[in-house]
Amino acid sequence: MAITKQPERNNKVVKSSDAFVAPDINAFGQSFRDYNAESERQKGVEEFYRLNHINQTYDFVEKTREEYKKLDRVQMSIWECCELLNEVVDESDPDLDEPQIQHLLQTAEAIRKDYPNEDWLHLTALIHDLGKVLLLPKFGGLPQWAVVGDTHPLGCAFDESIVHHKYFKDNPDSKNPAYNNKNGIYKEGCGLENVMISWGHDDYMYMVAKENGTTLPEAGLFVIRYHSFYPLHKAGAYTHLMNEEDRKNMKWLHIFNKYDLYSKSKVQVDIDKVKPYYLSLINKYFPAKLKW
Ligand SMILES: O[C@H]1[C@H](O)[C@@H](O)[C@H](O)[C@@H](O)[C@H]1O
Ligand SMILES: [Fe+2]
Ligand SMILES: [Fe+2]
Repeated sequence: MAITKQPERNNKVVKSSDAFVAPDINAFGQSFRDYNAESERQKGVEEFYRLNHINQTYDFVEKTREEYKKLDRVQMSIWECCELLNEVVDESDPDLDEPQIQHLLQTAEAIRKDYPNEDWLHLTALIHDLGKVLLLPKFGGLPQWAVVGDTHPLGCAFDESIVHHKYFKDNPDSKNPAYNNKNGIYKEGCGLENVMISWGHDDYMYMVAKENGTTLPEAGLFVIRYHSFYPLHKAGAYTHLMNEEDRKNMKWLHIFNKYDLYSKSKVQVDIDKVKPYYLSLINKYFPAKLKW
């Protein structure tokens, strides 16, 4: 019997020309997240973190969370909120000075290229920064230090990996002996949902999505809630506070982070072209109007 030889399989992964390629440098010609670069922009970013580190105390976060949990300020759709983001400037970000709606669409379109079938992840990307509306007067007009920037836990020691860590010396929590050690008020493995994280756009948008009954999977909610928690997902600090479920969700947070960070560019997404697709996702996973 003649044996026909099967053609050998080529094991190399062929990247479609459509795949997302992460650039080495940001739109300003610097490495991404270089918080020590010498520039005017960095001075503003450093001042942002000084205020953030001094003012975000356990008590502040507890109080502000309670206040915003009421969701009694505004009623609007997800897309209306995306459009509002055009009026928002983020002073903490060394890599981006495009309108925020572009950042949302750039992130979502980049992730869509590589994960075409995970529509929940496209929508997660589209909405992950919507919480920045907290800066606008009708959402309480919070200062930048209470809305943007990286996040970190309160109620335990401030890890060295946190950007501009030195400014914590003027945070009253640093002098609280119940807080300033590795576990602080927490038990190992207690789960991130039991940890008080600095207040900002992550936790707020998580609340909005959850309380308005989104059908996004838990992994999507986890990504929204912890995407600014770089000390955890980049530096690997605070992992002792995670539980089993957190560890499972981390996989998606790591995937997401690549697109959130490296899609920041000067190349604009054509909003009108992609709008129908995102409206269909919003329709699938959210009610028409949400409480904010
Ligand atoms: O400056 C950025 C920006 O505010 C992002 O939205 C946030 O998620 C990042 O963690 C932060 O570093
Ligand atoms: Fe963010
Ligand atoms: Fe983002």
